[in-house]
Amino acid sequence: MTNKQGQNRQNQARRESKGKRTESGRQGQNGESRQMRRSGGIGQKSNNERTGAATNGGGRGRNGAGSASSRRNREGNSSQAQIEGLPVTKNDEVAIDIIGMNHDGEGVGRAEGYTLFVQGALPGEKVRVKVLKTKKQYGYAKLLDVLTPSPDRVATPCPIYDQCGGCQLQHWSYAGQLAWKRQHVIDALERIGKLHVAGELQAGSGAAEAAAHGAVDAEAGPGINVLPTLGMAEPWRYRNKAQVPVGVTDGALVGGFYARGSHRIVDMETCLIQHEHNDDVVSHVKAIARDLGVTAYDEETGRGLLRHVVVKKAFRTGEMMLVLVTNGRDIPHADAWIGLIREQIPQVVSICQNVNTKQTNVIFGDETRVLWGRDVIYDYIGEVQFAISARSFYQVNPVQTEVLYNKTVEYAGLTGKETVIDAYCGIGTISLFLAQHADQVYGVEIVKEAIEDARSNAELNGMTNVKFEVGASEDVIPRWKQEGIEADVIVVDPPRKGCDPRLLETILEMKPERVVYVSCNPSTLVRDLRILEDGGYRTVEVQSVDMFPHTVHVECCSLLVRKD
Ligand SMILES: C[S@@+](CC[C@H](N)C(=O)[O-])C[C@H]1O[C@@H](n2cnc3c(N)ncnc32)[C@H](O)[C@@H]1O
Repeated sequence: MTNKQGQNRQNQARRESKGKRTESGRQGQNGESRQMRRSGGIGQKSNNERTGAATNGGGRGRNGAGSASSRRNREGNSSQAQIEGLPVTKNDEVAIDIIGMNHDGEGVGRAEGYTLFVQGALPGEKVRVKVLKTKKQYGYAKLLDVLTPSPDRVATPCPIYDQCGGCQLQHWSYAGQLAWKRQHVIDALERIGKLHVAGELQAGSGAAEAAAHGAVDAEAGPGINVLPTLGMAEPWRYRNKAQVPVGVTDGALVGGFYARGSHRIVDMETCLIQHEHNDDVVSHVKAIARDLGVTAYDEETGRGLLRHVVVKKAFRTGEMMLVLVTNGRDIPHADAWIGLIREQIPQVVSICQNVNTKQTNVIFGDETRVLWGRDVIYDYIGEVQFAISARSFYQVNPVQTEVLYNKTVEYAGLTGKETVIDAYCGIGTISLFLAQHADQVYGVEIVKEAIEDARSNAELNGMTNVKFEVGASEDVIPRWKQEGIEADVIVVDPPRKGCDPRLLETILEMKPERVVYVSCNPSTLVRDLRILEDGGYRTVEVQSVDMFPHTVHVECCSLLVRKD
């Protein structure tokens, strides 16, 4: 792909993202997924295309919301003017070779040099497609037949994969997905960052350690070691949280996901990337609601009680929380409801109600109360314990979160004597991980509630060597510098838009030994790596971690060391 084509794709992604319903709109104000918060911060609306977990699925909208408008975009409209000189026009049927995959998980094909994006097509395949929409530089086409299938094409186990949109890559073998995620990072490093990637070095080869300790020529540099993506041994049933919209379809209460391109809720009994217990609880709650005659919220009229069923499962402790999001405070037959839930689902230790009476697609309202049991459930990532409330953010794939954080700690190279800054710290999960191995950790985060959670989790774990401050990293860290705080290591984990330039400047001025950059957006990651490289750092290693199997989301952890 040429630079121009790469640029076109980025422009395309930007244009599409503008049409998408915001993740914060779907997920509530308190940052319900790591990836969502990357789209602009907890509680902040953003137009950024975002990655990550949706209501019940893993991708841009188990509720279909994220994918709906982009699909509408792809479907084109009948009034589309003919663009002169293109080799294809709308409704043409052509056979094309698929030569790659874009970051939306669409196969990238060429019809006489003209780029067509085809959902469901895999690299290496020959497919027959129908052109849906054409633009000057590229168009969209619908997959009609796979003429030559990729050896990596697999049968999709999920019966609603085609309708749902939460996952984008189930038709690709897991090994194929992981290899693509690594290649995606390499492409970004080379094409956008203009950075030199080393040849094939394997994980555990010691290359990172050797490079970090100067065992290679610092000027010429050995090239960045891009490790194979760390995937899951069992890449199913990995989500610990379900957020299921409830509504009325054909007169009956249903809960599931939004059908593609519409606001019609399709009932769903199981989601293969969701923990089974979350599926069970949602099913029970729907059945109880139907038995008790509870009304479902109607988006059009703003009437009806039950809006969302949110379920959280602590993988380590087994504890579960149920949150009923209701359009009003009064719940008819509340005692019967609570009694039935307790009787039928004994793992639930907390039943909460969140009241949201606004006609909005934001899931949570401002008022949350406990209906029965505790106000939090407890879980662990590694050795660190977390209290999870109805609204607090918690990573949705706890198994891979531990993998990512362990990598972050490894890259930080801590001996117990270091001062570490954790920028964009959220509820301080990485800070608390680092604090186990450092002398002092400072965390900064823009959302006040997240810092409150961070402080109480530090207390819960008896950690006294970590301080948290509310504010923008680009404001607070320069002030810390002026106050004389010197960091040996700076960890950044910014939203999708990447680091603020003022923060990057401050990092270059503070000159920490190491910078560890955790990112969910390879494009902004490599843009920032380029700036840090130009300012005196060398990117030693990049490790992608598959936080959301079967979706297009790519998460990375990168180690940079000072060239001098
Ligand atoms: C990708 S999340 C990282 C969260 C955390 N490190 C974790 O692993 O859970 C990015 C965080 O940056 C916060 N944020 C966004 N802009 C910020 C800024 N300018 N300064 C500080 N925090 C910011 C968001 O609210 C969000 O919590």
